[in-house]
Amino acid sequence: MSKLAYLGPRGTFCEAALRLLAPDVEGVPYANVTAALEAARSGTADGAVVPLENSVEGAITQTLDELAWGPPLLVTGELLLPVEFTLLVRPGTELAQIKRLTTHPAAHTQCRGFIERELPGAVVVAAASTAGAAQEVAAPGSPYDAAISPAIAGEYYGLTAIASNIGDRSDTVTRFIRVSPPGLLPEPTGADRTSLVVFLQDDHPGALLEMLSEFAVRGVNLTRIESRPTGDGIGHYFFHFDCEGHVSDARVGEAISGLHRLSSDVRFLGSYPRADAVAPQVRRGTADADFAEAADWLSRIRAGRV
Ligand SMILES: O=C(O)C(=O)C[C@]1(C(=O)O)C=C[C@@H](O)C=C1
Repeated sequence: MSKLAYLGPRGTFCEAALRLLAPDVEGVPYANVTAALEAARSGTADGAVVPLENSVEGAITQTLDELAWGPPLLVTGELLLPVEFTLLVRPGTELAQIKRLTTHPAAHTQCRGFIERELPGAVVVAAASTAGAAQEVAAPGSPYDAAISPAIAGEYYGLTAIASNIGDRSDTVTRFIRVSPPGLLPEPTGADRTSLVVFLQDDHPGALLEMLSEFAVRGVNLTRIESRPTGDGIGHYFFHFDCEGHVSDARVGEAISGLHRLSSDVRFLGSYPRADAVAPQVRRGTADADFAEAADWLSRIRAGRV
């Protein structure tokens, strides 16, 4: 049976995402995103499932940076998981007794309103994951009174839910990705997404516009753009892009070849089916047949057949 590493321990949203993405696969929990990705790279696991972005909190920067800098991995799938937060305590603890609270920083941000309203003055300490926070609350002699976690973590670790659905928004979604060691790409489905990272050649007026033009002139719709610091001082960035389509589509392939020519490095992160199955709108002149016809035309005129 194949194995997928995930951000553990048991009970995280990441585990729930893995169960939906790959129901027949054994999930192996790791303490953090880096360790889960390392398991996929080393072959200890066949791949990994990790969070990429949240509809309220934004990018999970640890995942973005790992994909950009670490040994290459390919994104082979994605899933959009609605996330609903629960306040978990040891049986008998009441709301007024909660002085120290622990959860994942992304969960903290998403429950800020509830914490300010119901637990003013409570100290919030960051945990490696939401279920990791629940596990810590359940541990003997725990310094924490409560955890913000998925409800299922309460069942796993013997905690009681004293408040449910405590996120500031009820429609929050986290996007999880499945990554695999480099190998065959998923076949195009007609509703795909392509992810890549671009490192600029140099800093000059219009550098960002030049990158965006590669997509725009070929009718490729972007679905996410994120700048991340390179670490080389203030003002130095690289860029994550998600766009509609598969690298086997002529317009996507040509756009990323164009980026390859212009930039110091392009890291292709994968083409994979979109979780929402939304197919791109192909603009006039940007279908595969249009690119093939234009290439034929160019060959003819180069051969003097005007
Ligand atoms: O801690 C978990 O349960 C996770 O799966 C991680 C994670 C995240 O990294 O954003 C996933 C969804 C929630 O937004 C909070 C935490």
